[in-house]
Amino acid sequence: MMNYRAELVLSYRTRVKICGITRLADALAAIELGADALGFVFYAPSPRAVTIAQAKAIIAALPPFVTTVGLFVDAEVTEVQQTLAEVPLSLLQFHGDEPQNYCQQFAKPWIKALSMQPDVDIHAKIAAYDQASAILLDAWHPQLKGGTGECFDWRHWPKSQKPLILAGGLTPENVAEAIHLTQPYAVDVSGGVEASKGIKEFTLLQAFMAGVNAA
Ligand SMILES: O=C(O)c1ccccc1NCC(=O)[C@H](O)[C@H](O)COP(=O)(O)O
Repeated sequence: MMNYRAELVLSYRTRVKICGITRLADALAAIELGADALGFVFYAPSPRAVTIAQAKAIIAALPPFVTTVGLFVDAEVTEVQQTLAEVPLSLLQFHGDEPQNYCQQFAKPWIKALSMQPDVDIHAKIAAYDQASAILLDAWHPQLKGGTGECFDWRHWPKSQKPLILAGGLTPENVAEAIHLTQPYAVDVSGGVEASKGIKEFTLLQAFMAGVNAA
């Protein structure tokens, strides 16, 4: 007979984070459709960047039990601190070249995004962030830090004790296959559910969630 813990493992479902939220309507649609977390990009060069005031207003209008993630790219410490002082974020996500001691200083759980650069030992990179709540694996791009809309080769998915989040080029069409191949803790999508950068589209969000649920 199966024990309780084994049943829990078997009933595991893939979590979903919708990243690059800039509008309350998109945040509410994502939550209504079953997304677990919303990502807010505090990185001015991004076409999906939000200000502290924008993020604060969106988060204030959310129902309870929604995970809010603040994304930073090699930000000044004071910028992260100021954002945390004003915006109720559940988690931080570091999407640049931040070392672990930088990520650890904010007294908040954090996710480290790592890019799947060819010929780089991803297991060694993951090992350098043993205090992270989770590791997000994204496509590598020579110029862009994230939100590339590009997939990496999912066959290179590493094994890890850490929760691993799959990102990069996910769409309603490919998300089920991606989950089958990698069995991630969660998936993270931005461009694949957008009408244009920063503007999510309800039908794409719906189709993406259907793809996750079908996997
Ligand atoms: O979205 C951005 O513009 C961005 C810029 C710089 C760093 C990270 C950024 N976004 C992160 C994400 O949205 C996701 O974590 C991930 O990169 C997936 O994006 P996509 O390939 O568009 O689904």
